[in-house]
Amino acid sequence: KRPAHPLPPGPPKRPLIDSDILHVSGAGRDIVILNSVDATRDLLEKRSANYSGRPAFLMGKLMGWDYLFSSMPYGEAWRERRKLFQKHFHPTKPETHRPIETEYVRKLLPELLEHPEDFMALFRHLIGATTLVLAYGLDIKLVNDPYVHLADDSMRPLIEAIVPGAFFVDLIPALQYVPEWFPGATFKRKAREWKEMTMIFRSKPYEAAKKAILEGKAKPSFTSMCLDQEPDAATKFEFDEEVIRDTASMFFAGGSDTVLAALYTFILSMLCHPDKQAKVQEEIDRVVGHDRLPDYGDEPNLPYLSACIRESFRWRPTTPMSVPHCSESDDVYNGYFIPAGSIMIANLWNMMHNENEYPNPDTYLPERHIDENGKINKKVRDPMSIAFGFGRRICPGEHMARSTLYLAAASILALFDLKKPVRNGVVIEPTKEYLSAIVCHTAPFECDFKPRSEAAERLIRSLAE
Ligand code: HEM
Repeated sequence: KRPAHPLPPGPPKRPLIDSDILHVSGAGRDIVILNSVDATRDLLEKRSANYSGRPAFLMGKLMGWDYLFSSMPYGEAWRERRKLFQKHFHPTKPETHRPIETEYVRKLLPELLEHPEDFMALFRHLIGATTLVLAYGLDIKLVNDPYVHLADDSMRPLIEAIVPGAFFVDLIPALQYVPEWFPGATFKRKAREWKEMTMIFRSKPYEAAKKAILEGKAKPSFTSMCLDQEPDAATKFEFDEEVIRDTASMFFAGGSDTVLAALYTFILSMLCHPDKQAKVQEEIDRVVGHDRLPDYGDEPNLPYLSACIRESFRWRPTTPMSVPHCSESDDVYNGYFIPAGSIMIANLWNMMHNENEYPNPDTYLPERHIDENGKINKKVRDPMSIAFGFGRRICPGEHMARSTLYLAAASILALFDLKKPVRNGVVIEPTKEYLSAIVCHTAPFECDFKPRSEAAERLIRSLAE
């Protein structure tokens, strides 16, 4: 039956996408691209009852990742896990994550002094450790921790598989039934091997946490909060134990690569814009002084640093296409027909590079977020207000992401100068690949971390004692 309304238009044959809403077809699926904040809010927020699903991700399912609530369809199983996650990890309870962030950022600084060339691996461990400690209360090392390696190794294939078109099974669903021995079905063998790793990641840290809790050796964590109830609570947890275990693994799965990508991007922004870096340092010196490290209380007095963090989210968004939603039933928006089952993509890249809101969008310009009184300019949209998604599926880890980034950025810039390395008189520029990468924030780049002064070096060394 032909619908009464047309589909939204297809993409114009011009590089600049200026339509609010576009439609493309891919492998028999309707894909709707939302290019403006208004259209995205109209659909994903105001009509969230219809737009809170997730498209099927078959390769992820074959790899065993469908247990994560981030990929679940809108329904009871998703609701139960999300409720549990938010019950013990809520923006109004910063005390659940801030002490852990502080501990690990302070462990990071002396390591950065001793091994500046390993900064990418150190940052990976910093974020991995904070999310794992928060979830399980385990004793996680900042360097070479087996749990961080396990989590990383399990997630890497997922990140490979999530790239659209990486595996044909997501384009031709019938392929999921092909046997492993069938010519061209190597994806099935790969999926089986990866699934084994996924299952270890799902249960091993949880089992270790449970053991530590029973022995009374665990630090407070999401898992201990869920399990620590009445002494004889074994049979009367508010939530099923499987739900607790699976929800705990969302901390690393949702929070590690995203925060890491945002931190790398921030460092890169400072590296490429030494004048902005110097301005942040001048602000930190003025507000914090030289005798102590910045803490959370300083954040409201460091507007230029906040502006730089906002601007790095805008300049190179961490999730430029957000995470796709899926529509449940047929709908009409502004005269256009949106069929049930459409994949809804919020094009954050386009929203954050909208010339009307952010003139000269390709330029890294933190000043656009500052008003004439030197405060954060409330008239300019905070890119972080859209960076974490929309509606009922909005990122539930935003508060932690913001506070980890702030503390890491402030502490690093208080003590270190970030410089492009010079070798044989040649300045090593960040690779073009990195600077233009939209999706992959993990391409390596080099950065020298030099203590800013002797006093800074002394302060860093005192943290190691
Ligand atoms: C810079 C860091 C981060 C960015 C940019 C980010 C971004 C996002 C985005 C765009 C979504 C999809 C929202 C939507 O569907 O509209 C999302 C979902 C999610 N994020 Fe984050 N995130 C970050 C950090 C974190 C952290 C630290 C955690 C956990 C501690 C986390 C946990 C999750 C979870 C569990 C979901 C799935 C929500 C659902 O499907 O109901 N994220 N995130």
